[in-house]
Amino acid sequence: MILTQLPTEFEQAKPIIDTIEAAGYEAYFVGGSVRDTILGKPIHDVDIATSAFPAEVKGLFKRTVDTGIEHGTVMILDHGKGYETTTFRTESGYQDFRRPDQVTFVRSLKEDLKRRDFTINALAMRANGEVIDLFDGLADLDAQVIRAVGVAEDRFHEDALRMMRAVRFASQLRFNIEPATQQAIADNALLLTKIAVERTRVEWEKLLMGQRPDRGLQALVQTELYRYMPKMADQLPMLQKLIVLPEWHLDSIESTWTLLAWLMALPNEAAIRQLLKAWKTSNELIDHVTAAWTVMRALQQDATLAPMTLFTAGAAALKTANTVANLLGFGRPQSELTAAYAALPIQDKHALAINGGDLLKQKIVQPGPQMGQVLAQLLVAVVTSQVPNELEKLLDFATMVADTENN
Ligand SMILES: Nc1ccn([C@@H]2O[C@H](COP(=O)(O)OP(=O)(O)OP(=O)(O)O)[C@@H](O)[C@H]2O)c(=O)n1
Ligand SMILES: [Mg+2]
Repeated sequence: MILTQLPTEFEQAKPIIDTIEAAGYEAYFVGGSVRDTILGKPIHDVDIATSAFPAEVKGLFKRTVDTGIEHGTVMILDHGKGYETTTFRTESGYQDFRRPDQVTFVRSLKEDLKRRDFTINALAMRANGEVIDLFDGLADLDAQVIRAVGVAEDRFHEDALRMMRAVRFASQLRFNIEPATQQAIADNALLLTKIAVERTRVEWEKLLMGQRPDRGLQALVQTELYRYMPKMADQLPMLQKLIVLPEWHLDSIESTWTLLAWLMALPNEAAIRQLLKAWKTSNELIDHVTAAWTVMRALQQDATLAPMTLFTAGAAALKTANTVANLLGFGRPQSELTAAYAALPIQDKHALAINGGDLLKQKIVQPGPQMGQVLAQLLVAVVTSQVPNELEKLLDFATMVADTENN
């Protein structure tokens, strides 16, 4: 197969391959960019594999960065872009199921491709668009099948993350996992516990944001791989709810985790925090998801959202909550929430027309713990439109509040 009309990403990278070939080495485009181009999907990064050893690659280009030199990866910098270029290699050892004990550089493309995860990812392409297909990846792309290269179990022992990648690709590409490959996942699922949570999380998020999450989730359930993901061992009911959810698609990590937290029927915000901590997500994500979850509870219970609910959540978490609620059948038109939020007297606590300094100056409140309490009450009073957001009115209100508290 020769691909004509390559995406511009390849056209731009061509001179790199040409330079390496002119020096007498082989160089190919490999990995996801080749797969996705054949599928007619947009590509993000272009990876190059070469018979040149790292030192040889570095000798050919002015600007390179050693991004993963011990695995043979050098980044070549060219017209403002970086190209990961990796020497053909074989690996051996894998005592920890995630990294080879030893990487050996080789000069043969075939040796390199045969240690890759799936046939659809083991395609190589010359700069002229000619596809090299040594493991029947083209047939599997055509049949929409995810099949391990060679013996599936061996591939998963080399890197147990590949089991997650299989279910992720099932969702992203709407492919089926070939039976022997799927069986090997079922047989080796426990090995997922050897993999860093962060790596598993990336695949899990990609699965959930894929075209057909139900496909990936089905495979996850059938192989029982989910049992070895953080806090998921007893989540079969949640997974089943997701599988039968009619045609859904989420495109943000925030809404994905909010949906999960919701379907897990967690009792409170603390439980959500625990879940997300176990998955090692960022604190920002934790705050966003807990806020969105709280809004979802309100959406489920109340006809209109209280001003403080809107205010506390903020625009972003409101949108997340409503997106997920809509998926589950109890959301509102997004415009309704946006309008309600925009109608709040203030959207940010810094917009409050009074601060601690004002209260001290007027001797309404002494320095100390009472300050925070009074300011909190002022904020609620403004957000709920009890008091206009004007200094004079707020000072009067603060005096009243402080008096009641002191008596
Ligand atoms: N655990 C892994 C990870 C990667 N690869 C190989 O390295 C290539 C590039 O890896 P990566 O960029 O992580 O995945 P892609 O397949 O390119 O998918 P994506 O589109 O998500 O980048 C893969 O195609 C595959 O050939 C592998 O064999 N085993
Ligand atoms: Mg890639």
